[in-house]
Amino acid sequence: MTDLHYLRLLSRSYPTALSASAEIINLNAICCLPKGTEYFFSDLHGEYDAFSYLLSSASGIIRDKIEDLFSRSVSVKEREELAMLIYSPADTLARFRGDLDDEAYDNWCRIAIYRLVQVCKVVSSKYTRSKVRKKIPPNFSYVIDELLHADTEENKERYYEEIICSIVTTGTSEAFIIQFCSLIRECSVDMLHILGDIFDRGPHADRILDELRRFHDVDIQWGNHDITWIGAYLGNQTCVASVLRRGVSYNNFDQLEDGYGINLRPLSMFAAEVYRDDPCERFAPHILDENEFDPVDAALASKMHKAMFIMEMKLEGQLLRRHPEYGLEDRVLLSHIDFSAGTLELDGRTYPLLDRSFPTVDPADPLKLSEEEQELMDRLTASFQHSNLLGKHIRFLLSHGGMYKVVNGNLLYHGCIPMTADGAFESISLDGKYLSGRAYLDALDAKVRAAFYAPAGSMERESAVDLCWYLWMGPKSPLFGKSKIAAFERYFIAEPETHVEIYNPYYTQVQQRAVCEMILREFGLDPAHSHIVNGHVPVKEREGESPIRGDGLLFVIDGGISKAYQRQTGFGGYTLIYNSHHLALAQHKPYSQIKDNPRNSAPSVRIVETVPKRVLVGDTDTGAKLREQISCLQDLLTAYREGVIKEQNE
Ligand SMILES: O=P(O)(O)OC[C@H]1O[C@](O)(COP(=O)(O)O)[C@@H](O)[C@@H]1O
Ligand SMILES: [Mn+2]
Repeated sequence: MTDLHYLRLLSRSYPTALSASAEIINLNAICCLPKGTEYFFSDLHGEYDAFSYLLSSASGIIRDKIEDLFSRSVSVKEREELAMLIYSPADTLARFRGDLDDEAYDNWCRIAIYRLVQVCKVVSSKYTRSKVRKKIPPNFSYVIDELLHADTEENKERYYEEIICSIVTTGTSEAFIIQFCSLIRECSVDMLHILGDIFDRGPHADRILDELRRFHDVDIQWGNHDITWIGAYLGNQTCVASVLRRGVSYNNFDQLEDGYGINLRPLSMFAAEVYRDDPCERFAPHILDENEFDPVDAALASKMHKAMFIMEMKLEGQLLRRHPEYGLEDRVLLSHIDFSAGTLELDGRTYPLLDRSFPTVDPADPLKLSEEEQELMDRLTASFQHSNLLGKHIRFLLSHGGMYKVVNGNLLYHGCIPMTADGAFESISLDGKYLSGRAYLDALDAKVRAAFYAPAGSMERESAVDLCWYLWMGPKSPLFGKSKIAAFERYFIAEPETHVEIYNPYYTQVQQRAVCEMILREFGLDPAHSHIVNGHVPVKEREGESPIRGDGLLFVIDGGISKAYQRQTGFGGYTLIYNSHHLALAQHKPYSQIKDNPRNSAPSVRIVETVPKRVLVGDTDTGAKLREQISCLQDLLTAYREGVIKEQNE
């Protein structure tokens, strides 16, 4: 029986038995609708254009609806055009406006509106009218609502035609079509799940986060890259150096300077001065995309890259010394260098360094930042902490994100659940307590939140902020799950054996069904009806790897949306779709190919599991919440009937 105090509060919203009964009927009806479509992405790595396209095309869902509706009545070319119109209405309209005379263009718009109405009816049929109404842009709410429902009623056909005609004759067809297409796209995807690594490498994580913030229902599982940005925003200088080094190395100047307003001029001046005669050859930036706003010459970027990396190594060493409990003393690499011989001692062997110029390092105290370096780091850190937009994005990662998520029977996380070689959850010491599996992830999640909310200057906060860095590259970090980041080795040492990063045993263990079952049970899920969705490690299908592991229980959906990884994976990334009929894995072409040839953009989609009977809202997490509400409302009804609570009839 629901608590009486709660029932009294509920009676304010449902003041009569009739209003409570009406809501019960309403909620029961919602439970019988098919579940909405969930759409999963991972490892977006700043590739805004690719993400935006994949989101708006909904991995072919919209295209399929167009086929179902029009394959017999409309030509292939026009069906393709209709899909393009829905994905990017402004561009498509501009193209047709340029190609057609006024009359033909108006006619084209009229036909397009008719067809959009049909598509919208199908994609919105899973939702209650009220839910669809809430998504309709306010300017056209009445008209769209009428169009979606009018023609089904007898005698309304003329009325319906009249609406479309007047949209065209009043010159509002373009604005109307753009809004209508946006409604169709919104209805095609009910929930968006992002499995981490939004940041780094590609040009515009800032734009991705802006788009995610506009989306109606989104959750994020933090990736190792995201967590360093969180640490940087919180003022951790090791994280600041780490994200800036990567930003410079991938030529992300537009995002840093124009997007987040981080002034890199002091860094460029410092680097130009300190490395004046050093070409910094090992630090040439990757140029995947030309900058729109902040073109930087590659020679200067190489110097900035090296300057940042040396500061990163010093700060990393200092942080590791502050935290002996991380057990990473052997990664304080600057203290293992013999500067006069130009060698590094690593795992008991001595390696010659490929670059021996360290003008800012004092061999007697290699972890100490020079005065100029410290001043520079303070300025850069202040820029991160004062960036208004970055603040919004990081707070969004906090409010919508976490270490993992359990949703509608699926378990989502970026990296791994640390394991031992014999397939047990590894027990790891955190703040003096040994934890494993879910409890370990929960404790880490709570610590990341403490990094925001613990009192400024407190030990609790400092240790939590440093942990954000550990989560980036600690061997026991579930977001990372590898023995080390071999960045120093790749820059400075030729021998390839030093570049190897060893994966946590998790990655081999999850090939076995029993291990995936164990993980699912650990998170309270029944392996008969649930799956794990994982990102982080690019799947090299070209080399015979499969994204499906654990006998169909686990999907790895990092397929290289990141341009930097497409050469390895051989394609443009995966997305996963879970609708009321099935789970499907879509494999996409690289966005550069889609852009050049949008007509040939369809992903290859494999249905990886079909559900025995259509999944309804009642079968989902929302359904469970609705049932709880129904039960409370039933108790309220009883309370009214028994006079425990009085109805408030007007
Ligand atoms: O190819 P890059 O950009 O130098 O990055 C390589 C580094 O990125 C990592 O793979 C981590 O990034 P991911 O989480 O995207 O895999 C490291 O293990 C590796 O050292
Ligand atoms: Mn990752």
